[in-house]
Amino acid sequence: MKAVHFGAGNIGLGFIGLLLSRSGFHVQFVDVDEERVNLLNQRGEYKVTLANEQADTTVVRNVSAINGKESDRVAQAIAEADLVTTAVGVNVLPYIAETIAKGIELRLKGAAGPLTVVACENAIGGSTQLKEHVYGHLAPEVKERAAERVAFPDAAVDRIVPLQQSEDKLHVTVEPFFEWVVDRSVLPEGYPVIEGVHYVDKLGPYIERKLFTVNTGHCCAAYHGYLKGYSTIQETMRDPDIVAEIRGVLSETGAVLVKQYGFDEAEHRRYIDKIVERFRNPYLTDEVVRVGRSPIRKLSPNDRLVRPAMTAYSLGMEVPHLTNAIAAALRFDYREDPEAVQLQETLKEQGIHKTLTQYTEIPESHPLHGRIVAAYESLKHQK
Ligand SMILES: NC(=O)c1ccc[n+]([C@@H]2O[C@H](COP(=O)([O-])OP(=O)(O)OC[C@H]3O[C@@H](n4cnc5c(N)ncnc54)[C@H](O)[C@@H]3O)[C@@H](O)[C@H]2O)c1
Ligand SMILES: O=P(O)(O)OC[C@@H](O)[C@@H](O)[C@H](O)[C@H](O)CO
Repeated sequence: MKAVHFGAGNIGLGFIGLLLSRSGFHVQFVDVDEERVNLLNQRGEYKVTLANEQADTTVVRNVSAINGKESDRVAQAIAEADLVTTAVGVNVLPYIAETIAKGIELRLKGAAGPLTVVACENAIGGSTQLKEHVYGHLAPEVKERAAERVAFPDAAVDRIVPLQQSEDKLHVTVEPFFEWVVDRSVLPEGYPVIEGVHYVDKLGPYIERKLFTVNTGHCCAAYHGYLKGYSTIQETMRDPDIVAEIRGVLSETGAVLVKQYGFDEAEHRRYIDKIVERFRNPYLTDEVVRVGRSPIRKLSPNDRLVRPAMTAYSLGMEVPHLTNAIAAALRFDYREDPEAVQLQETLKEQGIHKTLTQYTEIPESHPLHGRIVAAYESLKHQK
C-alpha cells in the first residue's frame, strides 16, 4: 500500500508517518524543506523517540520523499497512492490543494481504485476544508467522478510533538500518548485501514473534545506563560496561578462539551486530569512560542478559544477563564511569529475593539466583547 503524506514536520514524522509505516504503507513524504527531503531519500528511514524514562526509540522504515515544488511528481504519486494525508497546518491547505487536484485528475484517467484523503490538522472539518480547496481546482465533470471515488473523512489527531532539539533533522521526540480518530461514515468499503486509528461514525464530539480540551488548555498555558516570561510549557505548569487558569478554562469548555455531547462528567474530569499531566511531562521541552503560534488562527471564530466561549455564553454559562485566555492571546507579541506581528500591528493601528471584532467576529454589542477588553486592559507582561 502507498501513502503520500504532506508535511515531514513534527507530527508528520513523529505520528502520521510512524503509524502509516507500521501499518504496512510505503510513505512518500512531500515537503518544501529540501534538506529534510534529501535526508529522507538518502536514508529511507528515521528515528522516533518517546519522551519517557527509557527514551524508547523506534526506527521508521519504508519511507521516501518528494520536494513539494515538484508538483508533477507529487501528482503522479497521488495518482498511484491508496491514501493521502496532510499535517502542514490548516492555513497551508489552500497551497497544496492544486497539486492534490492534479493528482486526482490524473488518477481518474486511469483504473486506480478509490482514494482516501485525510487532513490531520488541528481544526474542525480539516478534510472538508481541504476538499473545498481541491474541488476549486477541478472541472465540473471531474468533480462528479471524484465525488464517487475520492473520500475526504475528517479527523482528530492528538500527540504532543514539540520543536525538536536533535541535530539530526529527521530524529523526533514525541510524547507516548496518541489518539487518531477518523470519520468512517464517508469511507468506501474496503478502505485502507491504519492500525492504531479509531474509526467512528460521528467525528464531531471527538474533534471538539480534543480541540476544546487539549488545545484550549495548551494555548491558555502558552499565552499566560508567555506573559509571565516562561519559555516552556513545563516551566509554566509549575506556576499554580496558571494551572488554576488552565483548570478554569477546562471546566468551562468541559461544561459545554458535557452539555452538548452528553459526555460522562466524571470521565471528562479524568480526561482533563490526564491532559494536565501530559502538559507536565518532564521528558518534553515544549516551547510556549510553539504552542501559542499563529494567534490569529487560534483567535478565529471556530477555533479553540472563541467557539467554546461563544457557545458557553449562548448556553447561559459564565466564561471568566476563557475571557482571560482570549485577552492573553491578544497580548502575544512574539516578534518571530508573523501572525503575532500582524495582530500587534492591528492593535496599534485599530485599537482593541476593532481588532477583537476583526479576528474573533465578536461584535462590540456582545457582552463578552467588553469583558475581554477589560481583561486585556488589566493584563500586562510580567517579565
Ligand atoms: N506538533 C503537534 O504537537 C501537533 C499535534 C497534533 C496536530 N498538529 C497539527 O499538525 C499540523 C502540523 O504541525 P507540526 O507541529 O507538525 O508543524 P511543523 O511546522 O513541524 O510541520 C509542518 C511541515 O509542513 C511543511 N510544509 C509547509 N508548507 C508546505 C507545503 N506547501 N507543502 C509541503 N509541506 C509543507 C513544513 O516544511 C514542515 O515540515 C498543524 O496543523 C498542527 O496543528 C500538531
Ligand atoms: O498545532 P497548533 O498550533 O494548532 O497548536 C499547538 C499545540 O497545542 C498542538 O500542536 C498540540 O501539541 C497538539 O495538538 C497535541 O495533540
